[in-house]
Amino acid sequence: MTPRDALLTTLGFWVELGWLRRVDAHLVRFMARHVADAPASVLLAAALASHQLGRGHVCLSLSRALAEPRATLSLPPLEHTQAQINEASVTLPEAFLADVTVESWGEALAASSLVTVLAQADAPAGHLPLRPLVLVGERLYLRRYWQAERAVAAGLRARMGPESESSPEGKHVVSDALGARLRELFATNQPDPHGEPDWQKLACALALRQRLTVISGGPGTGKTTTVTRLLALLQAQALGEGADDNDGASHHGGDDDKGESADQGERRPLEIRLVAPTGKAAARLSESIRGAVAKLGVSETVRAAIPREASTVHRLLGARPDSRHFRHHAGNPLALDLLVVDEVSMVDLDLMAALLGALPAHARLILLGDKDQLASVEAGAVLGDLCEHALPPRYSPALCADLTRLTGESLQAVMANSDASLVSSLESSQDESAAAQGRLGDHVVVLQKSYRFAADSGIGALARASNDGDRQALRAAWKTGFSDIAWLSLNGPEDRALEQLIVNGYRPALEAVRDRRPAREVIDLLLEFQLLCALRKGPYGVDGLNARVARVLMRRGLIGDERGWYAGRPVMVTRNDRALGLYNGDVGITLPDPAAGGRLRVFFPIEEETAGEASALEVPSFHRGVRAVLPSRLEAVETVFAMTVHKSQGSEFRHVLFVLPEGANPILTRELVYTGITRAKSRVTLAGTRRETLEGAIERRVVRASGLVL
Ligand SMILES: Nc1ncnc2c1ncn2[C@@H]1O[C@H](COP(=O)(O)OP(=O)(O)OP(=O)(O)O)[C@@H](O)[C@H]1O
Repeated sequence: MTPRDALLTTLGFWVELGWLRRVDAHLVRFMARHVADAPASVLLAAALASHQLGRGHVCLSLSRALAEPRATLSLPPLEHTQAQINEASVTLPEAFLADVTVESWGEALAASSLVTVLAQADAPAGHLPLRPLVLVGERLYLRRYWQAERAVAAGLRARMGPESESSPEGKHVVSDALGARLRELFATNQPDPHGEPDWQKLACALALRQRLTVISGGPGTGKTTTVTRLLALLQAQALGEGADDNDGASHHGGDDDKGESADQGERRPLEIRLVAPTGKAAARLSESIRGAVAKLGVSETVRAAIPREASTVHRLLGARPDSRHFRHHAGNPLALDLLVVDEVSMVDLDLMAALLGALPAHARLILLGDKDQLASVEAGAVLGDLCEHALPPRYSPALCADLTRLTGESLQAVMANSDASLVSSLESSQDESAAAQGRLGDHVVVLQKSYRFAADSGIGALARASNDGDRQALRAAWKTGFSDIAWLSLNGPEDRALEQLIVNGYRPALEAVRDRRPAREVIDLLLEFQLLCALRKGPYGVDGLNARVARVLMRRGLIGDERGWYAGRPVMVTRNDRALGLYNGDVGITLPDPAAGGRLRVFFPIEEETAGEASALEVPSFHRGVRAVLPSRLEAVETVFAMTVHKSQGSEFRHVLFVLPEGANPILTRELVYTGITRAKSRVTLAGTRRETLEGAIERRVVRASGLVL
């Protein structure tokens, strides 16, 4: 058998074992049929590059694949599969790479008619033949993802010039008067006891100066507060409140319609839109923006000009049923002046490319998120890539000077490049992107102080220790005796104490179901408690636990059935259903509908404004703030007594019970632990058979392969 035939046969085995996706093998067979002489190493590279997409990597790093060939497949720990492997005599990937080096692999790929070779990611490709694979240095892409990465880089780079590019020589981009208003708006912020500058104020100043600003911060660090104040400042400026010579509507519209509104003396508020990747995250953003707007010390006119309602990115772009393409794109751009995107860590590369493509050139873009959270389910880690070198900050001296002028904050002491350290760190760095990020760095700010989790918060301490990968700090957090965190040692998946916690957690919501309380009340009670799992499979995975929880709740008389549709069954939508207006991640609860003779319907929360209109029409209290959907119309849903941490992104719950699997697992990483813990607003219980599992997990990091360099 030729190595090529051996590989094609082996791909089939890998699919059967669940190490490779069917789609990866299909793609390679398709390529093999069309290019009869494609060697095994090229076909293997194609299979692995395709497989990486399913695991979130945008491309295949040839060197990483050679260093750890097994890590490129979805291989469970070998001790679990050794018998299977021996029995089926399955060839492992390293067998196909025995004599291969990065150079020889690259040469074989370059010689193949399946591959376009580029010296660097942004090299012009217009004249190059359309081939399914693209090799950039040692990174191999499926063409579509290379294009998406290139589009994201180009879209971001285009907004990285300061606003000053359109302002006359010598004139500050942001006037002193606007700086004064900025300082006024942040005057209520208490000075930091350790002398740290006010990063919220600095973030706001940064966003006033330029068209792209990335604000990363953990829960409660004031991202929404900061952005709301920014919107107030910009709207006040647009509406001519306190305008001076440098200010006002002349900033409107940027390059395209520069000066038009000023010439006509017209003042119009900026067209601002707020979006988040999921319906749930959009609802949370709406809620926190409303809270922050209420606290603003601004005129009623300005307050009224700040939007309170966020939508999903898909809705903004005009998702179309059965199509990957959106209504808005470069040829039909969005009509807006400023876009705020929250929870950017959940935005994948493809969606970011679509969003940037549809954004008009003059529009300001503010990206908010938590760089330390898990990245998007789909391929890409845009926020992580953008923030990779964000700490410690190293703004250019000119930027520092202007920020100090605007905010009154001194930055010298906190800048990594205030002395020779930048030069030496960049010189010693082999990573070309570190140097390239010098410019990007001017657009990124990290808020580190949490106003939700104060110094005496156990959740804060656990989150910090996890994020730092610090075992000692983790142990110290357990010993401190914080009242908001607990560790539950499990005696197995049937553990009684675990059962009791789950029953106690879901009892209020399920008793409300029994008492026929209004649907919205039940949904709100459901958000009080959530069981989270790291994995899907296995005794501590979502699938097993969901079935067990339902059994236990039925035994305790809290639900009447444990299978099919029953009153009290909480479900999560797992696929966008545009016809029903339901999106992946939306959660609803099954209840007997008094308006349908008590037949079961699934109730989903609806946004406040729509709910307001509905209550004006005197909707019976049971149906206020929700809408009912026939269970039979829901094609892709799953029970969510237990939810994976991945699916919980963008949501928060009062009490989180986070169950860890037994032993090490590549999926159990620092990012996953941090994301799980920070879903809790006031209490988190971690449960597992061994604490070492948690300690091991926080030392494992997710590094997604990508080539996003700006
Ligand atoms: N500088 C500050 N001083 C005191 N309280 C603050 C400050 N900044 C924010 N807060 C308060 O902290 C809470 C969290 O702020 P905010 O919602 O803006 O944070 P966030 O980063 O957007 O949080 P999340 O991650 O939940 O979206 C709010 O109650 C807010 O009023």
